[in-house]
Amino acid sequence: VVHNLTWEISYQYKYLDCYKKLSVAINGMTPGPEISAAEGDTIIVNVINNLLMENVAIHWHGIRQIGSQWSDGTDGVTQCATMPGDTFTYQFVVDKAGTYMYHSHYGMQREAGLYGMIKVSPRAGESEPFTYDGEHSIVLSDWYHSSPYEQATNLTSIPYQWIGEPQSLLINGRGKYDCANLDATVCNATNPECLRSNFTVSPGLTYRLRIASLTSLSALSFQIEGHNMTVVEADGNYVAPFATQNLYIYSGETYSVLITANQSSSRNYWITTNVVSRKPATPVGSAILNYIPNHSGDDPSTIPPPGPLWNDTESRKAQSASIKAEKDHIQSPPSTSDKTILLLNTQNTFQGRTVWSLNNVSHSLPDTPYLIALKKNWTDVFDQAPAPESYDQGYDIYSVANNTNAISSTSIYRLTFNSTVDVILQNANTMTKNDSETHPWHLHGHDFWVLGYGDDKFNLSTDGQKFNLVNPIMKNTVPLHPYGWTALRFRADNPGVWIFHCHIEPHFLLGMTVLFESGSEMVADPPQQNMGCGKTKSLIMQQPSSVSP
Ligand SMILES: O=C1O[C@H]([C@@H](O)CO)C(O)=C1O
Repeated sequence: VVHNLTWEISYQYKYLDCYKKLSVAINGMTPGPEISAAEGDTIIVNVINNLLMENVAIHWHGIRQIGSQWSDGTDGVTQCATMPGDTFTYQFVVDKAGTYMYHSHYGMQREAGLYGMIKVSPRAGESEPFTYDGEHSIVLSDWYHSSPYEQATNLTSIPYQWIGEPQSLLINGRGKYDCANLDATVCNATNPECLRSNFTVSPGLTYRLRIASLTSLSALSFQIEGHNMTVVEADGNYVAPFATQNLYIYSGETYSVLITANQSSSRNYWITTNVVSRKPATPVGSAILNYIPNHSGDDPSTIPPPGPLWNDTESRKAQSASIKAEKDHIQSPPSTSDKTILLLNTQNTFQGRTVWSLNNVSHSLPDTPYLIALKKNWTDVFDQAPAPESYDQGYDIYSVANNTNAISSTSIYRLTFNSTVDVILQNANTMTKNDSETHPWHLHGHDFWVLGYGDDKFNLSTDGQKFNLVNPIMKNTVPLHPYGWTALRFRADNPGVWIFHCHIEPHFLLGMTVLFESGSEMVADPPQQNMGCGKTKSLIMQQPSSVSP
């Protein structure tokens, strides 16, 4: 089956949290339309950029793009962003059942509202390791009243100006900012656009909730008053089921949970989401679990569940560690790896600016997309010296970052095609005393095995012995917890060049990115629609069709 979609991208005034703000919409909607398909289907999306003054690129998060590398949608890596008035056609196969998402991958544009969910059901005749009577999709995001332009300018200025905490948390694009003392033309508490989202259930039935986090910054907890959730899927992979009252979800992750509507049907129940891992300054986000026959807009008279304490780091780490592969869907990892890359995550100063670095390298994207440069053997596009695979083992992860002399580089990691690579993400103190943050790391083009998490500094000889090689979950996004490490293994079996980055928008902007290349010579030549920036302009000039008379 081929799904042929046409999406017009434009700015719209929205009252997503009752406060009037421009959002980037798809066919008028934020979040954009859900893509619903079956395993093996082809998705074609014609993206028309009607933004007037701004480029666009859309990434299909969790879709590996096997054989369709040019559709990964990553500005500076697989394409030049699409200019106003132009159309870019993405085409790819959804080859694995599960819950995925799409979003802008151009600067910090995602946080302006360009995102949505991708839902892939199994092939006809194939079943999943759980059953349910109905399903709902839930897109979680955070919302700022300042624009990505103001934020990016502040973040790159001297002195550094941090973006702060979001104004609201949105559930399917709806939140509630406190409009008291604001003019109704600016903030309108009764605008229908900011009515709470509601999810209807029939008493006694079981529902699958597909939950995606597309936050710019916030790590979240998600809970439903009076109902336990059973986690069954993560990032398109089946999870050995476990029950929880609150689901921790980091930006870039998706989960499916099962809930049974087994409470009294005399009323509705609260659904809430709250900020964890950073000291919150954002009100709890809320929606309604609507039990038939109650009215969907009836707020429960109870107090919404407050969620766990923001600084209960131990329970977050425990939940991460409890996510394992479902017993009949274990894909065993290779028992050894060919290479181990240690990545020390630090906040640094570079030329007076505050940046984020990996092994002291703060990454910047070149003007010409990597994949085109690699195909054309252009060696002047990015730094050809290999990116560093390790860091000074004497580094004290508990002290305020003293390595203030990070470098800025476009360098990449070149991996042997089909080799097995371990990546050990190592957290450390930021430039603030007693502060280490949570970073959700997302890999394009692959799923990886999550081999383990630990506290303190990773020790290859002792911690490496404790890797879970029996039933590790595969994911595409994983948290790195404060002062800890996270170990991943992946096979470099997808030809191309793939970005691996912190999914927090400001951290991505400030250099928290690396690139993995392998087998890029096997990728087909770049389509003309991916060109138009940097050195690729010279290629377009060579095409007879674009030579003017
Ligand atoms: O990148 C960041 O900068 C601030 C803080 O470290 C300095 O203001 C913060 O909380 C981040 O996540």
